[in-house]
Amino acid sequence: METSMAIHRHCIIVENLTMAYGSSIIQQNLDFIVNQGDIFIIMGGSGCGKSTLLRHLVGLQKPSLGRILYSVAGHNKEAGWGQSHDAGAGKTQNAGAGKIQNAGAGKTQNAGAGQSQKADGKKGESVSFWDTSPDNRRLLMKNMGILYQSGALWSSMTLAENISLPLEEYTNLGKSSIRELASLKLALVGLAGFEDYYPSQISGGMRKRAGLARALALDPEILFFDEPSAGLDPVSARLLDDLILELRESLGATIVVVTHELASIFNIGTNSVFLDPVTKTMIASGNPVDLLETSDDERVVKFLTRGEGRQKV
Ligand SMILES: Nc1ncnc2c1ncn2[C@@H]1O[C@H](COP(=O)(O)OP(=O)(O)OP(=O)(O)O)[C@@H](O)[C@H]1O
Repeated sequence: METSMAIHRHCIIVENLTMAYGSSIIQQNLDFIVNQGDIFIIMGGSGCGKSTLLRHLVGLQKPSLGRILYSVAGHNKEAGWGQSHDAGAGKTQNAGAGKIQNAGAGKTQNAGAGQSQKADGKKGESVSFWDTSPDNRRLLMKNMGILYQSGALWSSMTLAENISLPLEEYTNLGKSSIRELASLKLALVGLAGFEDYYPSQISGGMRKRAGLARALALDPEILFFDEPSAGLDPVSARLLDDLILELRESLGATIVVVTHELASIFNIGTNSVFLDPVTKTMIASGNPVDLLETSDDERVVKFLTRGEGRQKV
């Protein structure tokens, strides 16, 4: 099942992905597409491999089999992908959370760019993360902002200082421009005026939003959220959902979310993949509301109805 949004550009293409820790396979034969502008939910019961998939999507873990292709508009233009495989990206690195590292899992192989059939029927070029050059990999990672569960802020730094970190490291902007940008990003997440607060002086929900402001610092095209509602009361969780929707609208970002919060899944999800821990593969994909209404798979229906099953009329 496809996303209900009429978006015709692939952003991430997962092809025949197998994920494993040593000889222990977590998931296999994963095939799905995240389209530009999707709010793509990775769902499934505890321990099925959602976080492991997220780590693969952000380049922290290398597939055991298969590949993950990216097509990122701004940087395709900037780096000239589509004409050449050599991005010449220089020293751009890690985007948002200041925590992403190159897993460095080893050898680059062959070409690095793959032909993919676009949803609009045209051929488009995408870059295979582990098959492309280290420079291209860094460029891709710069284009990914990540919000970790805890927000992952440095406690000894103010919010403005936290957000300034990636800007200081990866841009040539002067102090005052960086401060201005940090304020802008804080305003974007509803934290205008909190520049000089320390993480311990604000609530958990505000810390998440500050973490999000940092993830947005370098204007990434893809945002990843690891269990955004975890630890939040229902009202704060709803506010964060609204913020995610707003960001998708205002920034045109593509968003990938790991969550098992049903309210969030139905509220924000436009597309999804459902991982099953028993068969160790995906057993459904598509718009979560459509899945709730039409899936024939009992496991999916059970999950989406909190075990109650579809109401008979
Ligand atoms: N670093 C690791 N080394 C070995 N096994 C791991 C590692 N990290 C996770 N696993 C195993 O991989 C499986 C999937 O874990 P993962 O955290 O990806 O699942 P999840 O769906 O995100 O779970 P949850 O919903 O409980 O957070 C689990 O069986 C877990 O024990």
